[in-house]
Amino acid sequence: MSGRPLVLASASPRRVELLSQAGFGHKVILPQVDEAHDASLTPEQLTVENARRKALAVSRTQPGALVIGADTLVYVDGDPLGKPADLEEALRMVRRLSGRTHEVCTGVAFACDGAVVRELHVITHVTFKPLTDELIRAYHARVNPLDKAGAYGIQECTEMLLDHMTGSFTNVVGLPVDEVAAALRELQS
Ligand SMILES: Cc1cn([C@H]2C[C@H](O)[C@@H](COP(=O)(O)OP(=O)(O)OP(=O)(O)O)O2)c(=O)[nH]c1=O
Repeated sequence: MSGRPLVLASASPRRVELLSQAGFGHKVILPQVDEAHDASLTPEQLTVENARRKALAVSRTQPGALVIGADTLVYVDGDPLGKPADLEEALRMVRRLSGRTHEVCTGVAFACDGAVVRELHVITHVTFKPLTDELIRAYHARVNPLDKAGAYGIQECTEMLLDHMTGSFTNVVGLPVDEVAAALRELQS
């Protein structure tokens, strides 16, 4: 698979930036897919399924390219939290994360010529400080929650929310860079 052009199937500016920073030049094509929301699936199953859909949709239009799709979800009490529909839902989401530990799972799929050639997922444990509604509203006045799973961005105004974190930081932001880089080196060797 060496020498294949790399395509990121994503509208997420964070993913574009992370892949570029890791030194992988790529083209970006937005995936047009219906995402699965089946809460009976495990975090791994649901995020990898959505990553697959994104990678495959773009791969079909990009013969010869290696296409990466990814999906990030926040999990609390077994419930997947995607992107909130509005600020009220955003407030409810972050309220559920206050003063406790939740999981962030990113699934990644690599596709070539309309077939999945590799999948992976990474889970990070994130613990928030106890947060008042006032603080959450102040956070949402500074950080747009509507384009982020779980209604927060760990990369912005981190000190307002974060107590501590175990695992990959870039995984929370949308792409587990170390694991993706290792897979890409293997796939392209
Ligand atoms: C938890 C968390 C998520 N996010 C973002 C990463 C993803 O962009 C988004 C999760 O939604 P996704 O559906 O995974 O991605 P997306 O819709 O932004 O982009 P695409 O499907 O086209 O690839 O939330 C952060 O930026 N910071 C965080 O701390």
